[in-house]
Amino acid sequence: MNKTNPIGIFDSGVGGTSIFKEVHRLLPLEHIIYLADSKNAPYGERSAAEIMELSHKNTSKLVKAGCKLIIVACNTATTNAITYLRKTFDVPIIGIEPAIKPAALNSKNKVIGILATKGTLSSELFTKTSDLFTKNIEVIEVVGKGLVEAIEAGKENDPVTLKLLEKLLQPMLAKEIDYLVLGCSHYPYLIPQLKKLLPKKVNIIDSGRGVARQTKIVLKSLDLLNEEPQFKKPQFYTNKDIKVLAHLIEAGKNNFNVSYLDF
Ligand SMILES: N[C@H](CCC(=O)O)C(=O)O
Repeated sequence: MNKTNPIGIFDSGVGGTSIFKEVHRLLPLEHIIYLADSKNAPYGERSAAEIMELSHKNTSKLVKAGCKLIIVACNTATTNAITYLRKTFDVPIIGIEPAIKPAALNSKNKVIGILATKGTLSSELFTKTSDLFTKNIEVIEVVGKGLVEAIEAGKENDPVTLKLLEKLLQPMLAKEIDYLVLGCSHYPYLIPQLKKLLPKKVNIIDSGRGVARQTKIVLKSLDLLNEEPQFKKPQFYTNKDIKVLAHLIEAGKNNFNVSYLDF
């Protein structure tokens, strides 16, 4: 494998672009190929077998494109399929999981909230991690049903989305959480709306920076970190609508390539 080969990132749709941004910020010399499987979103309502099959399809595409490392920028795909992917593909694979550990360690109230998909919250991997770090912590888990669809449709500011968000936060507000963990890579696109609905003392955390840091560590350890000037623009492929994706990454302003691909 060559240092100049690309990093491959996939998500069930546009949400993983929140992870892409952190990786691109930390590793600007790396060429990145991003797959948005928006046609099959949301993954969070699918069975573990379906999530594995879709994750296999995406990883396979990126491996065939010569990617030197794959980032599963989807909590649902990571918690349901990463063990299988690592067994199946001979390429380093980095996943994303809800940042429960820092929230549990820093919570003063000892009450934290986790907003994630049904697929993530019901996975074995999530339950294991959560049990490990939340011994003396009350965890309020809420399935963000409908939020991925809203972001995929570019409706973050729609009154229906805001009402839904308000309803989903109710159980967490009632228990006075002081940390809200965003356990889905789509949700960082709702941070401005969440800030308006939550008291100031509530810290909102996601896993984007951690994934970027981990990517750098792994590439360095394998001597695969690119140090040459990079002239290739990040390439995004979607199998649905390019508009929302292009808007979220400000494609025009950033000079990123966004194309339609049937995958
Ligand atoms: N971005 C995915 C969304 C899952 C879905 O499509 O439901 C995640 O992090 O979980």
